[in-house]
Amino acid sequence: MILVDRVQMQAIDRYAIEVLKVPALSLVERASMAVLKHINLNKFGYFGVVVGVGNNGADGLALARNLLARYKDVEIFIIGDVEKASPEFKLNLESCEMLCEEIYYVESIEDLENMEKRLCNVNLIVDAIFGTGLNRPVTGIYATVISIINNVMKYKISIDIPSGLDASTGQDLGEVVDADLIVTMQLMKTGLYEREAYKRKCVIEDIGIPQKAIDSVLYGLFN
Ligand SMILES: NC(=O)C1=CN([C@@H]2O[C@H](COP(=O)(O)OP(=O)(O)OC[C@H]3O[C@@H](n4cnc5c(N)ncnc54)[C@H](OP(=O)(O)O)[C@@H]3O)[C@@H](O)[C@H]2O)[C@H](O)CC1
Ligand SMILES: [K+]
Repeated sequence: MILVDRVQMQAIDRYAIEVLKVPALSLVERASMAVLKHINLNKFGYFGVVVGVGNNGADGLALARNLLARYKDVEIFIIGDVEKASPEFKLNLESCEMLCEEIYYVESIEDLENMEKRLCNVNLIVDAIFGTGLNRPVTGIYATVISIINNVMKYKISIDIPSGLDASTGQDLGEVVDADLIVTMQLMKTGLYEREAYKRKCVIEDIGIPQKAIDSVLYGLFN
């Protein structure tokens, strides 16, 4: 099994998009469908999707859009400055705004209380706060959001990496989402593999990153 750290995964993502011209939006869409296939839509019908403003969040919004497309009940909680968000995030947010009335920006104590109350009523929580971009300890409102997610005791799916976990070292960078299932994209991350508690909850899904990107970054081929 190929293992990559977060820097290698980001380099592979970048090579696929910038050199091999794979549209980032298609990778995000493939990531969302990779998570959707692991959701029993006969069993789960009411979702809380908690997103950061990076491409992990973009994956989460694309998943929310695909759930809304199937008339599932979805509440979206956005943490972070949307102005900083990627184009893929913004495009998926625009569509979610056309499909969903329950989009909440989590900034204040009241917003956190509202999120906690609402998450008590969903039956599945999607963690799309941080993925391979987590690069420092989780503090402030992000730490509070993660502890709320853990405290409401719902079935939780983490996209790519449980938010709060260092994808390279497996170190907890503060609060970490206690996921029931982790759907990691394309390749197993060292930080997941080295922690048995995470490894056994992990599934790896192909999202269309060309093998040429992997071979180029990991083995210096084609450079
Ligand atoms: N890259 C691709 O084409 C694809 C990526 N996929 C998914 O995207 C994530 C990686 O996305 P990225 O935008 O690089 O980063 P994250 O979404 O993981 O994190 C968002 C930003 O959060 C900031 N950050 C980092 N640590 C902290 C922290 N402790 N507290 C607050 N904010 C933090 C950081 O930005 P800064 O500017 O603040 O440094 C991050 O950029 C990957 O995991 C996949 O889920 C697609 O799946 C495939 C295509
Ligand atoms: K995540």
